[in-house]
Amino acid sequence: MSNILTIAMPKGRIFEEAVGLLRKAGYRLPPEFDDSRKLIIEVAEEGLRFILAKPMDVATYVEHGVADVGIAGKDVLLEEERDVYELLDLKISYCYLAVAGLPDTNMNDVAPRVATKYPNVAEAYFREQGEQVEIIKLNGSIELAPLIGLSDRIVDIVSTGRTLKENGLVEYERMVDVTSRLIVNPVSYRIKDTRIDELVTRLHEVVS
Ligand SMILES: Nc1ncnc2c1ncn2[C@@H]1O[C@H](COP(=O)(O)OP(=O)(O)OP(=O)(O)O)[C@@H](O)[C@H]1O
Ligand SMILES: O=P(O)(O)OC[C@H]1O[C@H](OP(=O)(O)OP(=O)(O)O)[C@H](O)[C@@H]1O
Repeated sequence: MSNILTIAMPKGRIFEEAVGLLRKAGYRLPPEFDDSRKLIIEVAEEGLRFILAKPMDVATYVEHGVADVGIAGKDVLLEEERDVYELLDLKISYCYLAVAGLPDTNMNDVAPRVATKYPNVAEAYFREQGEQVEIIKLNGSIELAPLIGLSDRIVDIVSTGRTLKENGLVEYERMVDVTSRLIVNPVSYRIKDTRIDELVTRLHEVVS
Protein backbone atom coordinates (compact mmCIF):
# COMPACT_ATOMS: atom_id res chain seq x y z
CA MET A 1 0.00 0.00 0.00
CA SER A 2 1.37 3.44 -0.95
CA ASN A 3 2.09 5.74 1.95
CA ILE A 4 1.45 8.73 -0.31
CA LEU A 5 -1.56 10.77 0.74
CA THR A 6 -3.49 12.19 -2.22
CA ILE A 7 -5.30 15.44 -1.46
CA ALA A 8 -7.96 16.90 -3.78
CA MET A 9 -7.59 20.68 -3.65
CA PRO A 10 -10.25 23.09 -4.96
CA LYS A 11 -8.93 25.54 -7.54
CA GLY A 12 -9.99 29.17 -7.23
CA ARG A 13 -10.86 31.19 -4.16
CA ILE A 14 -10.40 28.43 -1.55
CA PHE A 15 -7.02 27.25 -2.87
CA GLU A 16 -4.81 29.99 -1.45
CA GLU A 17 -6.42 29.83 2.00
CA ALA A 18 -6.12 26.04 2.00
CA VAL A 19 -2.43 26.15 1.01
CA GLY A 20 -1.89 28.71 3.79
CA LEU A 21 -3.47 26.34 6.33
CA LEU A 22 -1.29 23.43 5.22
CA ARG A 23 1.86 25.56 5.44
CA LYS A 24 0.84 26.80 8.93
CA ALA A 25 0.36 23.12 9.85
CA GLY A 26 4.04 22.61 8.99
CA TYR A 27 3.74 21.01 5.55
CA ARG A 28 6.55 22.32 3.38
CA LEU A 29 4.79 23.13 0.08
CA PRO A 30 7.00 24.37 -2.80
CA PRO A 31 6.61 27.86 -4.30
CA GLU A 32 5.35 26.24 -7.52
CA PHE A 33 2.10 25.79 -5.65
CA ASP A 34 1.45 29.47 -5.79
CA ASP A 35 1.39 29.91 -9.54
CA SER A 36 1.07 26.67 -11.45
CA ARG A 37 -1.25 25.33 -14.14
CA LYS A 38 -0.28 21.77 -13.25
CA LEU A 39 -3.22 19.63 -12.14
CA ILE A 40 -1.08 17.11 -10.22
CA ILE A 41 1.65 18.33 -7.88
CA GLU A 42 3.82 15.81 -6.00
CA VAL A 43 5.49 16.90 -2.75
CA ALA A 44 7.71 13.85 -2.21
CA GLU A 45 9.39 15.03 0.98
CA GLU A 46 5.99 15.33 2.64
CA GLY A 47 4.56 12.15 1.11
CA LEU A 48 1.79 14.21 -0.42
CA ARG A 49 0.29 14.31 -3.90
CA PHE A 50 -2.15 17.07 -4.75
CA ILE A 51 -4.76 17.00 -7.50
CA LEU A 52 -6.23 20.38 -8.38
CA ALA A 53 -9.94 20.15 -9.12
CA LYS A 54 -13.02 22.23 -9.72
CA PRO A 55 -14.49 22.93 -6.27
CA MET A 56 -17.75 21.15 -7.14
CA ASP A 57 -15.79 18.00 -8.12
CA VAL A 58 -13.60 17.55 -5.02
CA ALA A 59 -16.05 15.28 -3.18
CA THR A 60 -16.42 13.12 -6.32
CA TYR A 61 -12.67 12.42 -6.43
CA VAL A 62 -12.67 11.57 -2.72
CA GLU A 63 -15.77 9.36 -2.94
CA HIS A 64 -14.16 7.34 -5.78
CA GLY A 65 -10.93 6.99 -3.85
CA VAL A 66 -8.68 8.62 -6.42
CA ALA A 67 -8.04 11.14 -3.67
CA ASP A 68 -7.73 10.05 -0.04
CA VAL A 69 -8.82 13.40 1.36
CA GLY A 70 -10.15 16.66 -0.03
CA ILE A 71 -11.13 20.21 0.83
CA ALA A 72 -14.67 21.11 -0.16
CA GLY A 73 -17.23 23.75 0.73
CA LYS A 74 -20.14 22.69 2.87
CA ASP A 75 -22.39 23.91 0.05
CA VAL A 76 -20.92 21.25 -2.23
CA LEU A 77 -21.28 18.55 0.44
CA LEU A 78 -24.93 19.47 1.01
CA GLU A 79 -25.64 19.54 -2.73
CA GLU A 80 -23.76 16.43 -3.79
CA GLU A 81 -24.30 14.08 -0.78
CA ARG A 82 -21.22 12.02 -1.61
CA ASP A 83 -20.15 8.89 0.35
CA VAL A 84 -17.34 10.64 2.25
CA TYR A 85 -16.68 11.44 5.89
CA GLU A 86 -16.39 15.07 7.00
CA LEU A 87 -13.48 15.28 9.45
CA LEU A 88 -12.87 18.95 10.18
CA ASP A 89 -14.31 22.41 9.69
CA LEU A 90 -11.36 24.34 8.29
CA LYS A 91 -13.09 27.66 9.06
CA ILE A 92 -12.04 29.23 5.78
CA SER A 93 -14.05 30.63 2.87
CA TYR A 94 -16.88 31.79 5.07
CA CYS A 95 -20.16 32.45 3.21
CA TYR A 96 -23.74 31.25 3.34
CA LEU A 97 -26.57 30.07 1.12
CA ALA A 98 -29.56 32.40 0.84
CA VAL A 99 -32.82 32.90 -1.01
CA ALA A 100 -32.72 36.21 -2.88
CA GLY A 101 -34.70 38.11 -5.50
CA LEU A 102 -35.95 41.49 -6.67
CA PRO A 103 -37.19 43.66 -3.80
CA ASP A 104 -40.88 43.79 -2.84
CA THR A 105 -41.82 40.83 -5.03
CA ASN A 106 -43.63 37.60 -4.24
CA MET A 107 -43.04 34.24 -5.80
CA ASN A 108 -45.40 33.45 -8.68
CA ASP A 109 -48.52 31.85 -7.22
CA VAL A 110 -49.05 29.31 -9.96
CA ALA A 111 -45.56 28.15 -10.89
CA PRO A 112 -42.86 29.74 -8.74
CA ARG A 113 -39.38 29.35 -10.22
CA VAL A 114 -36.06 29.27 -8.39
CA ALA A 115 -32.73 29.50 -10.24
CA THR A 116 -29.68 28.02 -8.57
CA LYS A 117 -26.38 26.19 -8.81
CA TYR A 118 -27.64 24.01 -5.95
CA PRO A 119 -30.83 22.27 -7.21
CA ASN A 120 -30.90 19.56 -4.53
CA VAL A 121 -30.38 21.99 -1.67
CA ALA A 122 -32.97 24.42 -3.07
CA GLU A 123 -35.61 21.75 -3.73
CA ALA A 124 -35.22 20.30 -0.23
CA TYR A 125 -35.39 23.76 1.34
CA PHE A 126 -38.61 24.80 -0.37
CA ARG A 127 -40.14 21.35 0.19
CA GLU A 128 -39.51 21.79 3.91
CA GLN A 129 -41.30 25.12 3.60
CA GLY A 130 -44.25 23.30 2.02
CA GLU A 131 -43.67 25.05 -1.30
CA GLN A 132 -43.69 23.34 -4.69
CA VAL A 133 -41.24 25.23 -6.92
CA GLU A 134 -39.72 24.72 -10.35
CA ILE A 135 -35.94 24.56 -10.05
CA ILE A 136 -33.88 26.04 -12.88
CA LYS A 137 -30.26 24.82 -12.80
CA LEU A 138 -27.58 27.38 -13.64
CA ASN A 139 -23.80 27.13 -13.27
CA GLY A 140 -22.86 30.69 -12.43
CA SER A 141 -23.92 34.36 -12.46
CA ILE A 142 -27.09 33.16 -10.74
CA GLU A 143 -28.08 36.72 -9.90
CA LEU A 144 -28.99 37.28 -13.56
CA ALA A 145 -32.08 35.06 -13.33
CA PRO A 146 -34.51 37.43 -11.54
CA LEU A 147 -33.19 40.40 -13.51
CA ILE A 148 -34.14 38.88 -16.89
CA GLY A 149 -37.40 37.23 -15.81
CA LEU A 150 -36.02 33.69 -15.74
CA SER A 151 -36.98 33.11 -12.10
CA ASP A 152 -38.74 34.68 -9.11
CA ARG A 153 -35.99 33.75 -6.68
CA ILE A 154 -32.46 32.41 -6.57
CA VAL A 155 -30.63 30.22 -4.09
CA ASP A 156 -26.99 31.21 -4.15
CA ILE A 157 -23.88 31.86 -2.11
CA VAL A 158 -23.66 35.20 -0.31
CA SER A 159 -20.56 36.55 1.42
CA THR A 160 -20.33 40.34 1.58
CA GLY A 161 -23.69 40.87 -0.15
CA ARG A 162 -22.00 43.02 -2.77
CA THR A 163 -23.18 41.00 -5.78
CA LEU A 164 -26.79 41.11 -4.62
CA LYS A 165 -26.62 44.84 -3.86
CA GLU A 166 -24.91 45.85 -7.10
CA ASN A 167 -27.53 43.92 -9.07
CA GLY A 168 -30.48 45.42 -7.19
CA LEU A 169 -31.40 42.16 -5.44
CA VAL A 170 -32.30 41.60 -1.81
CA GLU A 171 -31.89 38.62 0.48
CA TYR A 172 -35.18 37.09 1.60
CA GLU A 173 -34.01 34.12 3.68
CA ARG A 174 -30.65 33.05 5.07
CA MET A 175 -30.49 29.28 4.69
CA VAL A 176 -27.24 27.78 5.96
CA ASP A 177 -23.72 28.93 6.82
CA VAL A 178 -20.88 27.59 4.69
CA THR A 179 -17.18 27.03 5.31
CA SER A 180 -14.65 24.66 3.75
CA ARG A 181 -14.40 21.18 5.24
CA LEU A 182 -11.76 18.42 5.24
CA ILE A 183 -13.32 15.24 3.86
CA VAL A 184 -11.97 11.69 3.61
CA ASN A 185 -12.64 8.54 1.61
CA PRO A 186 -14.02 5.91 4.03
CA VAL A 187 -11.58 3.20 2.85
CA SER A 188 -8.58 5.55 2.93
CA TYR A 189 -9.57 6.51 6.45
CA ARG A 190 -9.07 2.89 7.48
CA ILE A 191 -5.94 1.98 5.55
CA LYS A 192 -4.10 5.29 5.89
CA ASP A 193 -5.40 6.14 9.35
CA THR A 194 -2.05 7.18 10.82
CA ARG A 195 -1.29 9.72 8.10
CA ILE A 196 -4.84 11.04 8.03
CA ASP A 197 -5.04 11.35 11.82
CA GLU A 198 -1.77 13.30 11.71
CA LEU A 199 -3.16 15.63 9.02
CA VAL A 200 -6.34 16.23 11.02
CA THR A 201 -4.41 16.83 14.25
CA ARG A 202 -2.05 19.34 12.64
CA LEU A 203 -4.84 21.20 10.84
CA HIS A 204 -7.03 21.18 13.96
CA GLU A 205 -4.24 22.90 15.89
CA VAL A 206 -4.09 25.61 13.21
CA VAL A 207 -7.83 26.29 12.95
CA SER A 208 -8.62 26.12 16.69
N1 LIG B 1 -18.21 34.83 -2.43
C1 LIG B 1 -17.69 33.79 -1.76
N2 LIG B 1 -17.01 34.02 -0.62
C2 LIG B 1 -16.48 32.98 0.06
N3 LIG B 1 -16.57 31.69 -0.33
C3 LIG B 1 -17.23 31.45 -1.46
C4 LIG B 1 -17.83 32.46 -2.23
N4 LIG B 1 -18.41 31.90 -3.31
C5 LIG B 1 -18.18 30.56 -3.20
N5 LIG B 1 -17.48 30.30 -2.09
C6 LIG B 1 -17.01 29.01 -1.62
O1 LIG B 1 -15.96 28.65 -2.51
C7 LIG B 1 -16.28 27.45 -3.18
C8 LIG B 1 -15.88 27.62 -4.60
O2 LIG B 1 -16.69 28.68 -5.11
P1 LIG B 1 -16.45 29.12 -6.61
O3 LIG B 1 -17.59 30.00 -6.98
O4 LIG B 1 -15.07 29.62 -6.75
O5 LIG B 1 -16.57 27.71 -7.33
P2 LIG B 1 -16.94 27.45 -8.78
O6 LIG B 1 -18.08 28.34 -9.18
O7 LIG B 1 -17.13 25.98 -8.90
O8 LIG B 1 -15.65 27.85 -9.54
P3 LIG B 1 -15.67 28.74 -10.85
O9 LIG B 1 -16.31 30.07 -10.39
O10 LIG B 1 -14.23 28.84 -11.22
O11 LIG B 1 -16.53 28.01 -11.85
C9 LIG B 1 -17.77 27.22 -3.01
O12 LIG B 1 -18.05 25.83 -2.99
C10 LIG B 1 -18.05 27.89 -1.68
O13 LIG B 1 -17.82 26.98 -0.61
O1 LIG C 1 -21.77 38.28 -1.47
P1 LIG C 1 -20.55 38.44 -2.39
O2 LIG C 1 -19.30 38.81 -1.63
O3 LIG C 1 -20.85 39.36 -3.53
O4 LIG C 1 -20.24 37.00 -2.99
C1 LIG C 1 -21.27 36.25 -3.55
C2 LIG C 1 -20.91 35.85 -4.96
O5 LIG C 1 -19.75 34.99 -4.91
C3 LIG C 1 -19.94 33.91 -5.81
O6 LIG C 1 -19.67 34.37 -7.10
P2 LIG C 1 -18.42 33.83 -7.93
O7 LIG C 1 -18.12 34.84 -8.96
O8 LIG C 1 -17.35 33.40 -7.01
O9 LIG C 1 -18.98 32.50 -8.55
P3 LIG C 1 -20.03 32.28 -9.71
O10 LIG C 1 -19.24 32.13 -10.97
O11 LIG C 1 -20.69 31.01 -9.26
O12 LIG C 1 -20.99 33.46 -9.72
C4 LIG C 1 -21.42 33.62 -5.68
O13 LIG C 1 -21.88 32.87 -6.81
C5 LIG C 1 -22.03 35.02 -5.59
O14 LIG C 1 -22.30 35.50 -6.88
